[in-house]
Amino acid sequence: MKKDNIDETLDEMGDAFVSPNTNTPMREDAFEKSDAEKIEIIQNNVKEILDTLGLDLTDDSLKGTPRRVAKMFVNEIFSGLHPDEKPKASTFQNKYKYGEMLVEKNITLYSTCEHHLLPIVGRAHVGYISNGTVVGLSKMNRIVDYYAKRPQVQERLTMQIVKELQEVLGTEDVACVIDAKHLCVNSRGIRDIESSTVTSEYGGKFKDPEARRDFLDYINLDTEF
Ligand SMILES: Nc1nc2c(ncn2[C@@H]2O[C@H](COP(=O)(O)OP(=O)(O)OP(=O)(O)O)[C@@H](O)[C@H]2O)c(=O)[nH]1
Ligand SMILES: [Zn+2]
Repeated sequence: MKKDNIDETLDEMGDAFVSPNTNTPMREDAFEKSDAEKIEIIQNNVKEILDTLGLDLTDDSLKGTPRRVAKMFVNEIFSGLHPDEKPKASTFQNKYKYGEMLVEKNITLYSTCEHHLLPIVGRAHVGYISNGTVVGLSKMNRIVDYYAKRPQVQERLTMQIVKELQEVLGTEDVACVIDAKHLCVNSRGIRDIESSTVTSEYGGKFKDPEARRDFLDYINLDTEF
């Protein structure tokens, strides 16, 4: 691309280029309906899909499926869309002055690909360097789980986890690597069972190659899952 064209593109991108929008795209009215109302509506939507496919919904095994799926969407796999579900991350003063990297690795990750609504299964690894505040260990797992319980692309998920921890900890020095299998790649389409996707987001001191190397050594990327 010629320089003039690059400048033009950057102009068009404006703030979006400087500060990427990591928010899950949602409408203003996303929470006007209660969860119970959403379950009622989705139940009918799922029923229509199964009806269209020609399934007999009076069959004993199928008749509960529309409601089961609706409850699973709202209360389980997409529950992280609701801001009320965001974990309360208890933080503590780092009185013992631990100034090295802390890594929470091999965090089990179940999410859902927003392009096909099929599972994403893998591991997240999160690290930070405290500047005076520390966070309860389990809260890192909970933050991963909260953002995973949405329709997602792995890139955005990785960035949302880092952004949230940066806010909780009051430091830019946060990193996250995710290694995950997308069933939309493994079980359909190209049907490549072996491939997995690795994404990373490095903030603050983790942009320094040495800190990044330390982090990757800690998580030892070859870990099986
Ligand atoms: N960048 C990115 N792509 C994803 C993610 N999850 C799924 N995809 C891809 O999203 C793309 C959607 O492409 P489309 O061509 O619209 O869908 P499709 O016809 O079902 O494509 P195939 O999967 O190749 O059969 C696919 O290439 C998926 O592999 C993700 O987390 N990040
Ligand atoms: Zn997909």
